[in-house]
Amino acid sequence: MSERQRAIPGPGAHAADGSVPAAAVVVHADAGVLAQAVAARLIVRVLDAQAARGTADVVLTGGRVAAAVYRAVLASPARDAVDWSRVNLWWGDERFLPAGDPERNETQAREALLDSLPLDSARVHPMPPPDGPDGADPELAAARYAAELARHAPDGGALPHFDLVLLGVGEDGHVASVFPGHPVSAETGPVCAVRDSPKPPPLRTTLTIPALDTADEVWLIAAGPDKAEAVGAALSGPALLPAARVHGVSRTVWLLDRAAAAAAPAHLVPS
Ligand SMILES: O=C1O[C@H](COP(=O)(O)O)[C@@H](O)[C@H](O)[C@H]1O
Repeated sequence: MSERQRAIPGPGAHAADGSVPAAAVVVHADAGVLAQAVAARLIVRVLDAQAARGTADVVLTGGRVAAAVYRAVLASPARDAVDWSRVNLWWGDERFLPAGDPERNETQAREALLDSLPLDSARVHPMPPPDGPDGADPELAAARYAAELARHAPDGGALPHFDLVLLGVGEDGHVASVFPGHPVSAETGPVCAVRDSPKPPPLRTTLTIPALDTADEVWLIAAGPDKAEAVGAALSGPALLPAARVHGVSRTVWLLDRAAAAAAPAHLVPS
């Protein structure tokens, strides 16, 4: 498994002391290798978080590359090293569709991985669907999720301690359901409804950039030539795209295949 890595200054600042956290860029040969490498990292990250805190809180993402990562976790023998009953799972965003809809990020994650793991169902926290307790009102669903997050937050805070946020990157540079130029990109959250999403379906719920930024580590994962322009723009700065604005407190890592890295600044992508 070959890997190329470069550390760069983060394209935006968010640390309390005003410092700019370093981001790393890791480029793998193709989407298959990328998925396996991210799966391996994910297992190790969960093990490390459990060793440090007893539990691990992971924020899942949706989309094609995420599904490939989830399948790779399932296929990895190392997955049995994890005590999955002590993993708390959250979602960074959700397509506001009925429970079980194949387009829901929750459904995709469950089918690719979660249904095959010995998870504690009380620790799995999907975003509410429109056929849930609040009906077809995404603002109420977002408020319910915010309350659920706050219930698991330390010290009366708004959010749990997120060890890791996984993010896909859209062709337009969106992350979770934070779309460039959409009012959601200015929300301070922690959770909000998205109406008129430029990508179907039009109704969604999402964690905001400030909420995602509370995570210890943020990994942005992208594969394929369709992502090259957005990845290149996000890594070139200024930090206008949502993908460029999100940072982990300790670590931000861009995990790419070579096609997605094609327009990244050359000094970040060694040959
Ligand atoms: O709609 C969404 O799309 C993005 C990116 O998905 P991909 O298929 O282009 O990898 C995903 O990160 C987000 O969670 C999802 O709601």
